[in-house]
Amino acid sequence: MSDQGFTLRAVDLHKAYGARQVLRGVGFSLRPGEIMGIIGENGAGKTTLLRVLAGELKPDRGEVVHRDRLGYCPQRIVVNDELTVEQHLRYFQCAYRLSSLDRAHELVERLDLVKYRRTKAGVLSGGTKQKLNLVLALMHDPGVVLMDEPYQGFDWDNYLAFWSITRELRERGQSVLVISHIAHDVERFDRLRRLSGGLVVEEAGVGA
Ligand SMILES: Nc1ncnc2c1ncn2[C@@H]1O[C@H](COP(=O)(O)OP(=O)(O)OP(=O)(O)O)[C@@H](O)[C@H]1O
Repeated sequence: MSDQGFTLRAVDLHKAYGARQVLRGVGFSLRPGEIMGIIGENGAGKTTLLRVLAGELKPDRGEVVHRDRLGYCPQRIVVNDELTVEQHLRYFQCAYRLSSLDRAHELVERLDLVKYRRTKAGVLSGGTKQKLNLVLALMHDPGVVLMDEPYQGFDWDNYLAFWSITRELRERGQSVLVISHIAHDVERFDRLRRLSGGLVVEEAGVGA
């Protein structure tokens, strides 16, 4: 693949926790305008991989290459219980140095969060907090979005809204990586891979 052909590339990633070797040479590339899924059993190392890709965790060996801004939706919800939804948007507006909250407000509307704008995150349901988590990962229009079990706790309408937003990202040429213990709808992914034995491998019968 040429240097222009990817938005994010993982090169020979290794990561161990003490004697527990979790990543053993992960390598793959994410193409522009692609929705890629990586699935794996509980404990396979999916969250570890995503944290390494996001720069939250340093690999023992190997590197992550990307040129565009990353959006990162971690499994562990990072919202502050004392802040309202709107206060979160303003806080992240500063962090991302955004001139406007137009995109954030559009996402809030799409994910049916308008009625919670003045509600503190601490009293939101798990699924609603997860939606806020998603808005915070997408509101700066990142070129590459990394998501760890992003639709966990979503009801059906929000699950569909999630995929509608994700497809739009793809149409704009943005890349999306979703990791999950299970792929509910394999046809929604352009490529599906499996994290197994510390490596990202082809998923039998799926993807190019
Ligand atoms: N901070 C840590 N310190 C020590 N071991 C860890 C740490 N984080 C994860 N592990 C171990 O590394 C392995 C991979 O964990 P990880 O959370 O990456 O897997 P996962 O595929 O995301 O699992 P799940 O589907 O259950 O969320 C597990 O054996 C886990 O116990």
